[in-house]
Amino acid sequence: MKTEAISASEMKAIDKNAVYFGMSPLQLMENAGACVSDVIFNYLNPGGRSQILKTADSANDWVIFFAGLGNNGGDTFVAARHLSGQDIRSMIILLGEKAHIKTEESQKNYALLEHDKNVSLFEIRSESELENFFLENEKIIGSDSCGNSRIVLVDGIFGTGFLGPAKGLEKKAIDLIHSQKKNKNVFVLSVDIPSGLEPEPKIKSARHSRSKDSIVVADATVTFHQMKTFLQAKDAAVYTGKIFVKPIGIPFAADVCFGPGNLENLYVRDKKSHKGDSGKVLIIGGGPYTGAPALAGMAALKAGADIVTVAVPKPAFEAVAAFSPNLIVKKLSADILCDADLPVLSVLIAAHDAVVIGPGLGADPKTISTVSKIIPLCKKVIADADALQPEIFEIIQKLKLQTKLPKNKDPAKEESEESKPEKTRTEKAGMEKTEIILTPHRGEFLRILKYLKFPKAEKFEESDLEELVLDVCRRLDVTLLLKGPTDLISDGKRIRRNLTGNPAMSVGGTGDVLSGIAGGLFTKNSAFESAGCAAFVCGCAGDQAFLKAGNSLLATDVILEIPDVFIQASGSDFQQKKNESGKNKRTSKQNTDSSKQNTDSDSKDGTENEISEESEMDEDRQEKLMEIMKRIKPKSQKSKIPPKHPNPEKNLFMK
Ligand SMILES: NC(=O)C1=CN([C@@H]2O[C@H](COP(=O)(O)OP(=O)(O)OC[C@H]3O[C@@H](n4cnc5c(N)ncnc54)[C@H](O)[C@@H]3O)[C@@H](O)[C@H]2O)[C@@H](O)CC1
Ligand SMILES: [K+]
Repeated sequence: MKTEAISASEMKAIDKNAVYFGMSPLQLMENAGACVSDVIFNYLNPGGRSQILKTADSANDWVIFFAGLGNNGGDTFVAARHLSGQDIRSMIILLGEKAHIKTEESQKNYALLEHDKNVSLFEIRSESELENFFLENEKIIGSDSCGNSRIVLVDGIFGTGFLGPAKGLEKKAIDLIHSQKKNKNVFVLSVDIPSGLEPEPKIKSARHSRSKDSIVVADATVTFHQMKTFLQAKDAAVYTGKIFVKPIGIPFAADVCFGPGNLENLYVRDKKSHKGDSGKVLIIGGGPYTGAPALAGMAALKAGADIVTVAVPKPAFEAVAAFSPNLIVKKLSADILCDADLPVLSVLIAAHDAVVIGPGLGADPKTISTVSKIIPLCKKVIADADALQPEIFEIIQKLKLQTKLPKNKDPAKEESEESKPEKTRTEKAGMEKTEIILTPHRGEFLRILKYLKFPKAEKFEESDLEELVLDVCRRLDVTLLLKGPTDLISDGKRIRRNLTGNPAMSVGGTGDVLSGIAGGLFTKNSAFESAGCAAFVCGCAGDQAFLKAGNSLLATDVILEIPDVFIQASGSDFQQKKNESGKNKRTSKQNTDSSKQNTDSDSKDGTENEISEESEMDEDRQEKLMEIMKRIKPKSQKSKIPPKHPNPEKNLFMK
């Protein structure tokens, strides 16, 4: 079990990624509901399965599920079915009509209960109906009538989809749960989160200001997959009771890789937003090359930026300006980027949210020296391609030390070199940090390792790669996107991978597309999310482009696919499809191996090839995952403490 806690939106991303990697939402709900039923079963049978004692009183035990219309309610339908299979009877109090159950999987699970002799279903439409229902069923639910039999009240009213406050029928249900708490035979179990507790309140103080009586006060909460930060918050303990974290079979890849779920946590445009509010990107590139900055600029626009300005040395101006009327193009003063451009660029940098520097710049020493002066001026900067030089790593390291100075010190006063042309942004703005993303390929990464004098810089084991990436991020205080067949993304605290993309993307220009997408996202999102989501989107766009172009794929083809990737990822059925990937592979073979196909009389209809190639593609993905698994050091296993009691729920349930 993982020990670190995650936020509600991180959990939502993992859930969606699980579906992308092949799990169905129905499976996830089944596993979640089964966990809930296990906790209830263990409460009712503390001796474990081998010692189920059906006494006269235990025959009167009841499990009462309060179910909302979302998936949290869906979990309770599954739990009721599992308990029924063990002859534990329950009633479902559905807060609304079954026709209004919100999701397909929840509806399916409700329908499965309709002929279950151990489960009584009640659709409750109003507060007064709920009150009457309680009065009518007082013998079962009423506090004074339980004798020694036990009542488990299960709170499946709201889960992570809740936005407070609770009102009306749901609030009434919470009140009724509270009214039963005084009965010592009543045990309240919340599913995923005590209902009424907002996992991510829009106003941070909301949770504290909300009165206690609109949140379920549970004896225990069963949450799924991993501990949640909002359940660990100081003010939450009073509501959660004991927390059980139960695995629901999230696949390995969903946990360790970027996927469409991560895109859901990116910045969403405000309905009232004006031009520029959704991000302004400045691309500084070109000179010796003309295509790279144009590609990065177009990719930044397709990734959602409102405004993209491309600042290029003279020789690249006309080509970039002619590339697309969507780009604003600024002509710099010379044939290459140089110090004379600093005054103009510092104004441009201040007017943009994020800067991408490097594509097509060339590595002239004058240019690199200017880049080293530009980086400290930026709020957010992505250094790519030619900008990945030792002089730049040095300035990044200096920036790290600078931001470590105490906040009340004014570094500008301590600066002795009066001749310095531009004050760094850090100096101007107090100690605000420059956020940096580096996007090296393997060769550029080795350059960083050498600069940092890593003992293993010349030759390292593949199994050490992830630790090296984490270490580089910590030493330079940057976010790193190490490009490769499997991309590695780290901010020094965490590391995730990206599996999308294909070998045809080794064509020139795709790196510029990637840094452009990252630039577009970085304007409004964290460095880590921007880098990881950019890698995922770029790879998916490349995979889609490959379906059409095979090995004739161009960087411009990848750009054209970016919008479709965002649209598909926002749907619920975006899956990594084996068949489509299989087609990828076939197209690749057709392009590279057509002569062999023409003479191969055995595979007349191609069926044989199809099957083997699909499984081959599957193997590709499996191989990447195996590599990742080998690299991940099983920390959690080492620190695993054996449970004190084989049935830990037992101790808790003794009131
Ligand atoms: N794939 C997944 O996402 C999984 C989700 N699971 C369960 O699903 C839950 C999340 O499901 P949902 O996203 O459907 O969210 P909820 O089950 O929390 O339902 C929220 C519903 O209530 C409505 N609502 C929100 N705030 C309200 C308010 N103040 N007053 C009245 N109505 C309000 C929303 O419109 C939404 O329809 C999790 O907590 C967990 O229990 C599990 O089944 C495991 C897998
Ligand atoms: K709940």
